[in-house]
Amino acid sequence: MSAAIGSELLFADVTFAVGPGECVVLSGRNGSGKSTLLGCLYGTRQVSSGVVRVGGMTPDERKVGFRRRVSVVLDDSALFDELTARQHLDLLLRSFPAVDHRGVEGWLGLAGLDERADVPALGLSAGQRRRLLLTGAVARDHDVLLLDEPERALDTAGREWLIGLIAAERRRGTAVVVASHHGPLADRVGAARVELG
Ligand SMILES: Nc1ncnc2c1ncn2[C@@H]1O[C@H](COP(=O)(O)OP(=O)(O)OP(=O)(O)O)[C@@H](O)[C@H]1O
Repeated sequence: MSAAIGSELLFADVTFAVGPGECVVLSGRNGSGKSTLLGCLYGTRQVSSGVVRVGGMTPDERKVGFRRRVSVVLDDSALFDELTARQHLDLLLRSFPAVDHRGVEGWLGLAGLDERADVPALGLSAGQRRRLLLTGAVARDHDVLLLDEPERALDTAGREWLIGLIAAERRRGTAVVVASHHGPLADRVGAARVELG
């Protein structure tokens, strides 16, 4: 696939496939097009040439059938300021089929947010909000996971937690695409790399 912004070609002839349980890490300098490529995979951006299929579908975030199979934490993913971590996960698990039976308390534990469960998102730290977003993305049923710089705001322990999260996603058969500036991530999760720029 290729993508351009106006007349400027961002990347050309990028080809990769990610099967169930596989992971690709997109790397490259600032502005090389990683977020744009993820947008092409989610259907918020259009490729200028080539074919993109995600979960057997043409990416289109407006289609419920597509959104139900593809879970994302992208640049513009956000939380409701007034809702607590517990309320976010409860809302999510009422809106989408759950990936397993562990329930809200189990996911709060996985996020490491048990003690902050009843604090409105506005009162969480940036790293805690990121853990909540990522936990929500994996808690709802999905086949494909798209993450844009998931390591942002995470401390050293949080980055280890993220690596465990992606490894668990691979084990459950999710196809994962991650844009990241975190050098060790690809090796640690055994991912293939696609370098842009
Ligand atoms: N909506 C837009 N309109 C115009 N130009 C855009 C738009 N979105 C992105 N760009 C440009 O496209 C290029 C690629 O941006 P993109 O966000 O995909 O890069 P990136 O590799 O994710 O960068 P970073 O590592 O900084 O997150 C940049 O030069 C950016 O300025």
